[in-house]
Amino acid sequence: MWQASGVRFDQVWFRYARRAGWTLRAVDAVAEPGHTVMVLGHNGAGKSTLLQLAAGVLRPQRGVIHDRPAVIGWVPERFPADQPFTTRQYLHRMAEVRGLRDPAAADAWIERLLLTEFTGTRLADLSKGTAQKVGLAQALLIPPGLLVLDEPWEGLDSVARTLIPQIVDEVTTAGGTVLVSDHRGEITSLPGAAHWTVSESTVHASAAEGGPDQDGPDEAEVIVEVAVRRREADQAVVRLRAAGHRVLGVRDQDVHGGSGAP
Ligand SMILES: Nc1ncnc2c1ncn2[C@@H]1O[C@H](COP(=O)(O)OP(=O)(O)OP(=O)(O)O)[C@@H](O)[C@H]1O
Repeated sequence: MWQASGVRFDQVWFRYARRAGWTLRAVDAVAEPGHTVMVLGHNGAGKSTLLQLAAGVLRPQRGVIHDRPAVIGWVPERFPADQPFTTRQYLHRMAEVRGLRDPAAADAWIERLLLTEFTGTRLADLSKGTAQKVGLAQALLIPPGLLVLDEPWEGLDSVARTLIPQIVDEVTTAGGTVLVSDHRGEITSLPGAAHWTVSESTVHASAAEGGPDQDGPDEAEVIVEVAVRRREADQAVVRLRAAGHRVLGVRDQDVHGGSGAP
């Protein structure tokens, strides 16, 4: 089960050192449960700092961050790969640390994130993109109520890039909140996301533009049933969503009872 939660910045101030200038000042911003927020801003604006505050990795000097859920998944901009483990050892260890009774729960993410061929590779020998996927897998071992992704598309190949909107959608559909930073214009991959723009040490929030969350059900909509090959289902869902359509569900005829939207 994914968890329902949000996150609320209440007059949050942060600086990296006592005598340094404020990186963020008087930040007020709310991310509602079930919603995605794209965090935008130029290099050095403070996006990573804001995300680390949301994830609880950094603590504000002033102000409070409310409503953080118990389980937070954080994927840093650079996965710290200088650890003496292979991919499988690391993910199984992380599963144990998180209290998962069966560390093999990690294997489902290994498969989904196309990491199978790298299970025996040491983290230090992984490419940046593959290391990022290991970082993503560890953040998802327990379904997070808040998922924080810092530049998640960096270094990913085209197949892996399509997984990000799917995973974001799964977390928010279950009532969780996702914060995603982006400085490369991947913004269109997450239609319906609200925007927080970090500039001049503060955050300007704006509502989702034209996404299904904002528009709600449209009386003029019709339901079109489409059949696709099982192996192409994930791609089809991503393409339909990217084109602005609402995917209501995915049924697998061979699986008893079918399943919900991926
Ligand atoms: N650990 C740190 N110690 C001191 N200053 C830091 C630290 N991390 C970041 N900064 C500074 O804080 C400011 C905001 O950095 P941050 O990484 O949050 O920006 P960003 O918007 O994420 O940038 P980018 O898009 O380049 O990742 C920058 O001036 C940066 O140099």
